[in-house]
Amino acid sequence: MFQLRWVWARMEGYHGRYIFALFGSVLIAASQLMGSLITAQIMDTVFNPIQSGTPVTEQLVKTLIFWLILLVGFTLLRTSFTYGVVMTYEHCSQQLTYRLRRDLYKNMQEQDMRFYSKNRTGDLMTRLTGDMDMIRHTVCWVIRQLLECIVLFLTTTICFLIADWLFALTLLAVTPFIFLITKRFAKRIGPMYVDLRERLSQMNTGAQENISGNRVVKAFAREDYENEQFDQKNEAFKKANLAATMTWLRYSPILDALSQSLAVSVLLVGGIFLITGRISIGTFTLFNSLSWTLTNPMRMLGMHINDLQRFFASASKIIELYYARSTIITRTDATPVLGRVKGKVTFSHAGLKLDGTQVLSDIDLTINPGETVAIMGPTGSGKTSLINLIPRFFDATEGKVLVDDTPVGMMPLHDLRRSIGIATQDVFLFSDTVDGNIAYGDSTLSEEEVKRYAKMASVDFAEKLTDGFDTLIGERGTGLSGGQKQRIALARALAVRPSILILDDTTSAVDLETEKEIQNALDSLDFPCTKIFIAQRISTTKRADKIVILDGGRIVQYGTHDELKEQPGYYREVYLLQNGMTE
Ligand SMILES: Nc1ncnc2c1ncn2[C@@H]1O[C@H](COP(=O)(O)OP(=O)(O)OP(=O)(O)O)[C@@H](O)[C@H]1O
Repeated sequence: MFQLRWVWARMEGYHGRYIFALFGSVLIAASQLMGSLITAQIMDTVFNPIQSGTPVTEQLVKTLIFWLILLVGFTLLRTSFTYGVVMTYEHCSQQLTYRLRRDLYKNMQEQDMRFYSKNRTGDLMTRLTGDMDMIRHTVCWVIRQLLECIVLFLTTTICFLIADWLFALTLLAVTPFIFLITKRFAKRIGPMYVDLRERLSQMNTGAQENISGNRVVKAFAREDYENEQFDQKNEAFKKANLAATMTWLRYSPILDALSQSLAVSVLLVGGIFLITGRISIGTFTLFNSLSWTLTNPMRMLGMHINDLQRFFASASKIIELYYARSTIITRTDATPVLGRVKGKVTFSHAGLKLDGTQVLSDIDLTINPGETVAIMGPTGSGKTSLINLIPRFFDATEGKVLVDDTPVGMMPLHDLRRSIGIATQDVFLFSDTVDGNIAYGDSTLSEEEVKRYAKMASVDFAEKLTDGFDTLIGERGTGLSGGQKQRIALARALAVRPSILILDDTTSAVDLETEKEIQNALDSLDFPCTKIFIAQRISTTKRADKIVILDGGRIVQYGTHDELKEQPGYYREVYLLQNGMTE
């Protein structure tokens, strides 16, 4: 039930309107009886006397016209009011889901790398779409229907008790059974919807991964395998769905039969009472025409309970995401960065442990403003992890990382990251133009400026694309080569004129000629910049002021190209290998 309280709290500013809608529902449901009450009146005051032989007088006709006008007028009024109430429900629910989506999306933007490595994209998408829609559906439909069911049931009961208490009690005898069955059903179906929700998320995740990785699937001709994998998830979802539906179907006929027994009771008991003169024909008509207002709520109750259980499962997932908190946040005592960062980067006995694995240990390194430092080392030696500590993608678990002698944790996250231009190993380009991708970090850049940074990163190929810099490129830069994508990513990193430029193997897919051009451009940037790059080519690293060799998460060698190529070790081995020499 806490889910309902939570949703209510999120509707701040709309409480009044929602209460009006709820109140409206009560009135609408209660007023459903009016039609039948008027009909009963017509029966008793007009038709019954005529049938008993009373002549049709002007007074009788007037009475009939009066009741008919009242009936039509009331129906029109009720319809208009219902329209207003339904619109209010819609408005409140749409506003609530708009807010929730906005807040959830904002919260997701603030999450750290751990969050994204633990939560699957398909699952997050399910929360933002299916789960969110379940909340909307509950707020604007399920609650309304439940309330109308309850009010309709209660008002009919009261009305029946007033009309004839014995007849009413005979009909109500089945209700305790209906409530007991509904309660049992709710208890059984609840966990089924939690399971169903999980299966849907798994199926969405599978589909999303398959779509993203379609090139790999095709390259390995694993379409059949992927189809089979998806089929398994699809099957699991179908089974979970069927299980829930079958449970509902098992209970539904019992509820239906019990509620239908009411209609029989009305005819049987009502008939006897009418013959024995206990009730009038009007009262009989009232019971007969209103018996559906007792049976309907009983039949619908199960369905609404069903929906409510789905809501609980979805809302729990949304609440979990709503309260997910990143451990990498701006501290309240962080000091804002005034002016431009100079670009000094210091690692002081820095270490990093990820999921129990010691990824980096005892890193001691100082990079002065404007220096160029190359990081090299075997695969998995911790190169990416090391540079990830600078923009706080991860926080060092031991020691410190400082920028301009201030621990990165003491700088506002936005100020820190704004000072850094980064091109990651796994290039990601947005579905936008080349121009839009380059200006991603600074949308105020003029066309000339974009072209200038593009030139620095050798994005000269863009001019030859169909629409030049206005060419749309896909989510993953479809239609571009690996090297072209890397160059756009580099231009994007340069375009923010960073104080610290971090390149993670950014020119690995670029030919040697282009790489040389890029390096020349990087050497003559028109803004002060500390350059830290991970590279495997000696042609790239030899121009660096310092070269850091990592192995097993530790710095094992440190020096200039000329120093390291003479020292036995990893750098010399790579140097000899790449120059076609051996010891
Ligand atoms: N989120 C994580 N959880 C646990 N271990 C991780 C995580 N990320 C990286 N590692 C481990 O940390 C080690 C260093 O990884 P890192 O990506 O920094 O290496 P690298 O030197 O950049 O490798 P490559 O040259 O292949 O890019 C690896 O053994 C990797 O398995």
